[in-house]
Amino acid sequence: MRLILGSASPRRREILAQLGIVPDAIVAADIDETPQAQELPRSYCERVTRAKLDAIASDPDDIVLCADTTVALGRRILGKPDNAAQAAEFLVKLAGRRHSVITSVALRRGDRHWARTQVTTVRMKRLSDDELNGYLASGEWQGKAGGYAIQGQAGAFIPWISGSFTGVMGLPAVETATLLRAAGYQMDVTA
Ligand SMILES: Cc1cn([C@H]2C[C@H](O)[C@@H](COP(=O)(O)OP(=O)(O)OP(=O)(O)O)O2)c(=O)[nH]c1=O
Repeated sequence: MRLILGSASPRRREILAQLGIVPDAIVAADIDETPQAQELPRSYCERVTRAKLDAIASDPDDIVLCADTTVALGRRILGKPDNAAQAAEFLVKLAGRRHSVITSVALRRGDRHWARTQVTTVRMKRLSDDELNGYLASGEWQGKAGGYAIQGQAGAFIPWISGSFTGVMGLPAVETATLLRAAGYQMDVTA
């Protein structure tokens, strides 16, 4: 049995390491992440997670783990910004309001599947022009859903969350551990 992390995200690797788990292989799932017309954020996140899982080849006894993190402002999906201008547009929308961060995790072993979706409500404070421009200049928005990373400098913009910090970072620790156990992965730490 091998554990295959189907993700290029360093955050997902770090959160697994926090749980004492080192994947035997890391493979990026290269899929089209374009939302469908009228698609709602949670359905989108779950569909994309499943598509990532389906894109990873494995042996029958291997466990494959994939995830997707989507920022939702009401019914709007804010993905990974294409450029600094789009990151600015996202941050201006998020500032001074609450939004949801949805992370879906899915596992496959043989022909069995397990999945969980974790939703966290996040409040971002109002941002001054200096804060916004400083953050854009940091480049930390790159590759992050919604254009920010709570675990980095944008932590200073987030006064309150309700949910899971690791979920916002890209892999909810509790749900992930539960799914791994369900799939028969031997966890060193018993919780
Ligand atoms: C909101 C938020 C997102 N993110 C990151 C987590 C994810 O890596 C990324 C969302 O993009 P994803 O498409 O979920 O993941 P990815 O493209 O980085 O990696 P892969 O598809 O190969 O698994 O945003 C943070 O690191 N911190 C945050 O606070």
